[in-house]
Amino acid sequence: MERLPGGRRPRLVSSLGLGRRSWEVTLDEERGRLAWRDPRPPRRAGENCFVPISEIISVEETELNKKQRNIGKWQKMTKLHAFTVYYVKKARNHRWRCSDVTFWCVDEHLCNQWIQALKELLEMQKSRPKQLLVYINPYGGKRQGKRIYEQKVAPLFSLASISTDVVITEHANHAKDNLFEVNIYKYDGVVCVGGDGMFSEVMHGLVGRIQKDSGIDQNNPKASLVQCNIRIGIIPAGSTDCICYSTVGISDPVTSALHIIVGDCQPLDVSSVHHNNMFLKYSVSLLGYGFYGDILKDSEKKRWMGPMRYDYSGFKTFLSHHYYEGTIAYQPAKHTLGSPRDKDSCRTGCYICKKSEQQLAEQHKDCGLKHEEGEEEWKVIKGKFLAINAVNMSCACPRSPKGLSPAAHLADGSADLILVRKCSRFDFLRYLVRHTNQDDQFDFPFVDVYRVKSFQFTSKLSEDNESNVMDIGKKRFGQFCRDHPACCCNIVNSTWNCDGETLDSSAIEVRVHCQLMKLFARGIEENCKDEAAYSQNSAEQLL
Ligand SMILES: Nc1ncnc2c1ncn2[C@@H]1O[C@H](COP(=O)(O)OP(=O)(O)OP(=O)(O)O)[C@@H](O)[C@H]1O
Ligand SMILES: CCCCCCCCCCCCC/C=C/[C@@H](O)[C@H](CO)NC(C)=O
Ligand SMILES: [Ca+2]
Repeated sequence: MERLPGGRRPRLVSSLGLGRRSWEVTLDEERGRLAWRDPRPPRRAGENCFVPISEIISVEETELNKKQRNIGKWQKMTKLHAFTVYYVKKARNHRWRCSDVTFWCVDEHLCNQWIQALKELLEMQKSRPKQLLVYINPYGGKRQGKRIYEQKVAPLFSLASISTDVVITEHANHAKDNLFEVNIYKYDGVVCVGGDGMFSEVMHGLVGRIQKDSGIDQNNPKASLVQCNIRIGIIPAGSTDCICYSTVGISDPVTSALHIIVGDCQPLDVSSVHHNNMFLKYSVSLLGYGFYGDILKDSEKKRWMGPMRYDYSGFKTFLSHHYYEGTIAYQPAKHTLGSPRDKDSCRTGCYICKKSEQQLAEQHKDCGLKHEEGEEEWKVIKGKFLAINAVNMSCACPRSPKGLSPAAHLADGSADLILVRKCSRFDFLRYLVRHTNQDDQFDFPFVDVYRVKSFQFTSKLSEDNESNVMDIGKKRFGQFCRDHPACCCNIVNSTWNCDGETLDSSAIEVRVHCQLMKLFARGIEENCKDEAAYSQNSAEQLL
């Protein structure tokens, strides 16, 4: 379509057949949408429909089948030309489906004009991936990864003309190691089919590779890491699928495939975890010590149980009611606008995350003037904890639809540090139950939550036995030990659950890297009334 005088974007308007009737179909580039409306008087007309061009998956010339051809007596004599538009149909609870509508006309030239105009507009959607590298963990979750990909995802990728290189992993770390070897730069994105653990592996491969190629030493806890612009797509096929659920709003392979196809982009905060100047892991969802660390440790022995292992180990861990003594030092996240007790959650286009993005861009501009983190204020807390959870995002998942910290942000450069102090079993149960209902899980005297940009933890046991985490920690923690010499603490350490992987060290140093990576997602969309307007009146209902 050519530009109109005055730079206005053109409209293509035609009367096209849809089912048995003629509809007024408009391709409105200005408003970025394809719309079709029944031109009959309002009382007799069907409802109007529209699809944003950004949510059209593909357009194809179509041969009308026998049923579709039986659309009117006179048309039987004439050759009909048709095209089908495949588009995203939004259903309830953030679920997306691929729907289609077929338009016909007798004029071959008009039909081709429509196909060409739509294809040109799709070509202009520059954020859409053309080539993807896919890793499938055949053993994640209920071991359905390969079937899910082949039956639900691959046909959609092919419909959208996305070419793929597929690797079915043969062992743990296969995907991660592979990402250090292949030419990642020829891909528009990497897709992982599996759970949080599989995502973590792919993220480590990709983020690690970018640091290596940029000459960044990951072992330096103070290093400014280089942002990874190759997006990761998650096709959920794991046990918890918390990262997918927290960034899309549902754990559903078809929905995730469609977010990849339309080229969504959601930046994500990533925490680096170090011990004694040695890089341990990155975390994007949960870093949990105590309750969640113990669940993970126990559940790893029961992998054969599949996703049920978390319920079994969760119940066992709850009954054991272990608490752990240690010291936490954290730097509050003063740069962010939000607080963990906010009523509003992070949603698509979140202004708090946008603000952090602007701050990050400014920091990159004048990196020389950046504040030294060591100079900023540290707060220290010592105590006996049932759980210490640091979350970079809400950690919503099917088990806990609002998550461990409902107001946490995906891309604000901070984590919510949740400290659950020693309390009775009954109180801890009340706390856990609030993860599953609308009540405020932070409204307990034994629960504290802080928005932080970095923190350190050392257990009482390692304070006593090991050399300390780092010099700054040595001074701070040492001071507390002298102040409170003897206390009756639990004598064993827990382990850290880092996005579903156990860490070897209990003494850790954690730093949040604002928007270090990007996902094929758009955050959780607000449930808006408009949503139903174009989704529920899909053309097939009218045929
Ligand atoms: N072929 C393989 N054989 C064994 N382990 C694998 C293989 N491929 C990947 N893995 C490892 O399996 C671990 C768990 O996988 P994944 O996250 O997909 O499933 P899950 O643990 O059931 O789900 P979730 O992490 O959501 O709880 C990952 O950490 C990954 O490193
Ligand atoms: C008696 C009612 C108890 C209900 C407790 C519900 C709380 C569930 C919250 C789960 C949040 C999980 C956060 C995500 C962690 C993942 O990184 C990890 C790997 O998939 N999963 C687990 C379970 O550690
Ligand atoms: Ca965050």
